[in-house]
Amino acid sequence: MIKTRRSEGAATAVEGAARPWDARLAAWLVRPLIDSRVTPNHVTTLRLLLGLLGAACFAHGGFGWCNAGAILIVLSNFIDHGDGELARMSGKTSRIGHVYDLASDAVVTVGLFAGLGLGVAVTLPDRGASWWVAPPALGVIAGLAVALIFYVRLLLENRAGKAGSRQASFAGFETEDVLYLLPLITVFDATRGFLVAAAVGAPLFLILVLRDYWRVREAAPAAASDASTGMARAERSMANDDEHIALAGVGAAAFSNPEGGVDAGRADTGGHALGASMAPPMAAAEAAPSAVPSMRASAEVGTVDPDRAVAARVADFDAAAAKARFDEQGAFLFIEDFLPPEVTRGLIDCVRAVQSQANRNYLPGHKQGGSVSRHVIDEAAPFIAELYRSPALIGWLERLTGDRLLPSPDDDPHAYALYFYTRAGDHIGWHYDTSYYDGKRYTLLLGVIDDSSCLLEYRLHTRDEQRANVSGAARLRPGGFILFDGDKLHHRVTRLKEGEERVSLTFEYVTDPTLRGSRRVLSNLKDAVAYFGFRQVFRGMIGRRREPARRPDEPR
Ligand SMILES: O=C(O)CCC(=O)C(=O)O
Ligand SMILES: [Fe+2]
Repeated sequence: MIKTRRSEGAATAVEGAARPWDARLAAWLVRPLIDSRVTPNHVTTLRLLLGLLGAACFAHGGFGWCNAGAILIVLSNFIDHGDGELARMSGKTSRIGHVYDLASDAVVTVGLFAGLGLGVAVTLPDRGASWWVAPPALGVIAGLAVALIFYVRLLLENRAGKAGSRQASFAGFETEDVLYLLPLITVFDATRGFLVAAAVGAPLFLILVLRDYWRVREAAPAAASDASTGMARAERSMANDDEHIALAGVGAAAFSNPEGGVDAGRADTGGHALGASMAPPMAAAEAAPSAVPSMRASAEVGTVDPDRAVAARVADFDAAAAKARFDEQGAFLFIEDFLPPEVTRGLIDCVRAVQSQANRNYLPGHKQGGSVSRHVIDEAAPFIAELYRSPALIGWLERLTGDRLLPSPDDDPHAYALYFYTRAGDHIGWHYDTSYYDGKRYTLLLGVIDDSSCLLEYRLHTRDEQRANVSGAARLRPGGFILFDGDKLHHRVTRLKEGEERVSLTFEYVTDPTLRGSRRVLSNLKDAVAYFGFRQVFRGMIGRRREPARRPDEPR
């Protein structure tokens, strides 16, 4: 149960009288297992199986089955305390275990109520067609509401600490303990009344919990205390950037590979990633004015026209050479220093404006980090949207790719997004930026903040049988530019180390914005689970009329 696993991190705070009675009893029972081969995940699995068995008994319906189900559910709930207690005492805590525990809670809870509904339906004396639907529907409503209550309380705790999610507790009894009364309900054959009461009561209780959550959100934005350090880092990051520009100015080579080349030698072929980066030949001219770390970013941003700034910048590059390199590298190009410094400073301001709204997620074995979707950006950082639609930028990308590019549709949360690497271990594993659209999907990554040792590692030509794979790595510094065909570039970002920070901006452009039914569902699910959370993704879907993709220079 969530309440117990929560105590893993704050065991001492909850020790003693405030600890629920069943948690203390479970702790006493699992103590002999501390040095055994039994892990907390084994205990969670037992809880899950017993819970599902209990739910199945309820679904079968009938007096005897329901009583058996009640006993199994009580047992399952009690054992659910065991995993957390065992993890706490044996030090075998893990994030996967925590996620598994939460998922089991949700599955058993929804399963229990759905089973209860089904059982009521099959045993009703007069079974008209609607009765087959109504009780199971009540069950699902109650189950989902209870699962959501658990989840919101967890969010509350993440934001406000344990005190924030303090729940009704009397002499060590907590709200969840209602489920221990289940055998009483089945013994008195009161499952129907209980089902109706739960379907009405649980959603009402959910509203109360949500109200608490909104209150806490208003009072203490999650990253408020991080914001100031983030700001300091951002300034430092810009200082590094300026230093870097100044250095590049001295070299002033047409193509240089000072960072991207570091690891490029780790090619699958043993070869080199053929000058994966590009620097403009005129870096020296730009170096002097930009080499002053700016503390005036906010005042400045209002006056920066990203389109004009980019238009001026791209004129510095040899477009034909850049296009040739993009093609030679199988639709991939890294330009170490691309954005005009005033645009980068504008982006850093945007990061500050939205960082408290970053949705953090953790996909075991694949990804850990924070993200902010285009919907939040539209509200709080429109400068990014302006840059995304800059005709000069799109024109430059079209020149490189040779394709006519369109912005992603308005309801695509990934059209432009920020990725936050702010805690040790933040990373993303090997993947493609798969296109769910009918046409191609190009990803443009722009560096915003980089006080990190993270590398964007990539493999070229993995989907081209005619060519040997080539591996490389790029350090995406503030103002850096990486453009690639999402379906072609295999890439990952290495783990952030303690005390580091990295924020990147992604722009997605498509050649055909048609997104068919099931792929839309898949794309939204992926964005919700792996990036922005359901709230950001579905807020965008609900709040927005779907408009056809339009080029910025086209009339509305
Ligand atoms: O942060 C980056 O540089 C790239 C992240 C990435 O590849 C992704 O999230 O798909
Ligand atoms: Fe990616």
